Amino acid sequence: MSEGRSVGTAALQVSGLRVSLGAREVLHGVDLAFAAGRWTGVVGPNGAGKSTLLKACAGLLACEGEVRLLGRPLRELAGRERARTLAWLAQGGAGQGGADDLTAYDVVLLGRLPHQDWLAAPSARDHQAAEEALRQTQAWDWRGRTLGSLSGGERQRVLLARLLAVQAPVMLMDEPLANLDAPHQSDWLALVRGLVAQGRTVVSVLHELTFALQADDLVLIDAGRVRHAGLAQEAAAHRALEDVFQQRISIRRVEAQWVALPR
Ligand SMILES: Nc1ncnc2c1ncn2[C@@H]1O[C@H](COP(=O)(O)OP(=O)(O)OP(=O)(O)O)[C@@H](O)[C@H]1O
Repeated sequence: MSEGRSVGTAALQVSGLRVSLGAREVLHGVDLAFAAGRWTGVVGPNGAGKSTLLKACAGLLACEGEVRLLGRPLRELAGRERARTLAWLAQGGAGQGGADDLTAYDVVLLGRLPHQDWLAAPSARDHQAAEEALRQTQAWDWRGRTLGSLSGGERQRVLLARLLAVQAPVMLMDEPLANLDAPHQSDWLALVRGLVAQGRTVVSVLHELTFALQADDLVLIDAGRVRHAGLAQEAAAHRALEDVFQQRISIRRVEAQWVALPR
């Protein structure tokens, strides 16, 4: 993880990224590189531009500047190749309106579309990937239920399973812990560590600072700019976090891990 510098092993690199929404510029020239095979937590106050950054990295927003995915300009990648390479979990399951009547299983199978030929039926491998993903998020038992009938946390776990089913090398997750109970938040942490151990790149927007502090790298966004980018364990990252949150939090070491405490 680095700000500005070009990194040979960057899974995702953004340069001079500017995004305007409505009449406002929301990101003001962001330079970042997300290193391959690492987990980066993206944190910052409400409205700072975190979701906007992730959406721009996923190619979902018009922007100025450049986004490179595994070294190639994102805009040059064909849709299917991009969708196989980069998987995306939207904040709050946004954009799933049309999926409420689909079963959880079919929602997860949609994650396999980038791997399927046009109009071809899902292969045995697609079914296997969907089942594995549903089991990984403990959502297999609801495979026959419609997405619309699930609770907020159950739905989140199905949508997370869909992201996993893509089996993409780069995964962007916007508030993946939203609605998850404490045990499933811990499961998510173990899942991400497992993905990174397999060489995947995970970038997640998190409001749960104690979880973000467990990441390899931390990016702190404030008012549309990068305030800090570096190792999550470093004192400089902790001081920057406390500053941006106006000393309303304190970062402490508790039982061999960093935690953010309110003050
Ligand atoms: N469609 C839009 N039109 C105008 N402004 C928008 C639009 N969407 C988002 N914004 C504004 O852009 C800014 C950045 O929004 P963004 O969702 O990226 O913030 P965030 O850091 O993810 O916030 P949160 O932590 O609250 O989810 C906010 O001030 C938001 O109000």
